[in-house]
Amino acid sequence: MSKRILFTGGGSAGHVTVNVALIPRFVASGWDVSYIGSIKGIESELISNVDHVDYHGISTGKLRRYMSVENFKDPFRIVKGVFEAYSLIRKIKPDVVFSKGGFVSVPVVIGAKLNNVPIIIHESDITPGLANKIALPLATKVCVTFPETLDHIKSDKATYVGAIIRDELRTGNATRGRSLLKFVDSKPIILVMGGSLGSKKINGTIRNNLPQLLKQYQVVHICGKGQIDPSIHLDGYQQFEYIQDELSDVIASADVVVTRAGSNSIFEFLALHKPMLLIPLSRAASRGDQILNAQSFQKAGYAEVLLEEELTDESFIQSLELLLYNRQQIVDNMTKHDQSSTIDQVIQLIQKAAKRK
Ligand SMILES: CC(=O)N[C@H]1[C@@H](OP(=O)(O)OP(=O)(O)OC[C@H]2O[C@@H](n3ccc(=O)[nH]c3=O)[C@H](O)[C@@H]2O)O[C@H](CO)[C@@H](O)[C@@H]1O
Repeated sequence: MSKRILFTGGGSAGHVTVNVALIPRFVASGWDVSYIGSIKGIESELISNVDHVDYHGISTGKLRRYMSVENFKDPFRIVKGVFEAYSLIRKIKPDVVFSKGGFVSVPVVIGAKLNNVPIIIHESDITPGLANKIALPLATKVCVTFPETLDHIKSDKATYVGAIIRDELRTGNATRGRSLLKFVDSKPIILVMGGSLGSKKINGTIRNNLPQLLKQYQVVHICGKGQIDPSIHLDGYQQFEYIQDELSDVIASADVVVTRAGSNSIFEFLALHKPMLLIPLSRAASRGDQILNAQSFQKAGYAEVLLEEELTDESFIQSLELLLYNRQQIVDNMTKHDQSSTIDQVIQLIQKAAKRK
């Protein structure tokens, strides 16, 4: 009988694409692959495109940092999710669970522990998220992306592995990207990505500055679900809510990137040698993890950083000019970074933890 692995993670794409990178490797090695996510979240959309995965949706509650009536309903949803995850895992009988975090992973990790299934978790950011903090005592190992995270997780369970990147992103083709975007060869391309859910603040700044930007550049703008502005039709400007299959070609065609500092995205741009202007999610809207991610990348010489509190039309143009000025130096720094062995290392850790070796 084949070995079985259960993946979980969701809420935003950053909690899913790591799993998307690993799943084909397990399928190719003959494992049966199941996934537990939310019923309607982005993970259900993204995983439905991956072959050979048995997807199950459960009830989930969000772990919010702000007051909302939903906060009173969510504990009940989470408890319901734990019961659902518990009985699914009892039926699936996985040899191991791999959790990428995000709020949907909490009931799954608890359900796995109650079924005595070994759990490996993955933390993308410098500081662990709430879901992973809850999961930590239940896990066998925690794979971390940044070496600095070892200072924040004081446990011998933490192992530095680096970033897990989808193989298909390395197969992009700039010519295909330009032709998809209907962009000319003679002007450089700026890719703007406000995180997998989009960023109203970044979208607004880009749109305010379009007349000036389009004199010198072409702009491909990933704005997030429901955030396309249908009134803008300009040569050299293309908007998308989200890009799946063509993302590798679009990235390959880009000269520089303006982005939030979500961990997966920035490591992908690093691997593909795309200099970045990072505008991290502010402390007002998060635990500040993206600010730390951004500072680490700035220190390593991979990015320029503009804090959201300091973001104005003027500061944006200045930071972009600085990025373009330092572009070659940044590319040189990026070429020294090697993370090609990470996926194999994580697969070995998972295999070692699994009930059947
Ligand atoms: C608001 C929020 O909670 N943000 C968190 C979330 O960000 P977010 O979900 O934005 O995550 P990341 O930037 O880490 O990853 C986004 C992923 O989506 C992919 N992608 C994105 C846009 C697109 O059009 N197509 C596409 O495929 C990227 O290639 C990348 O693999 O998870 C990250 C990783 O834990 C954290 O660092 C962020 O702080």
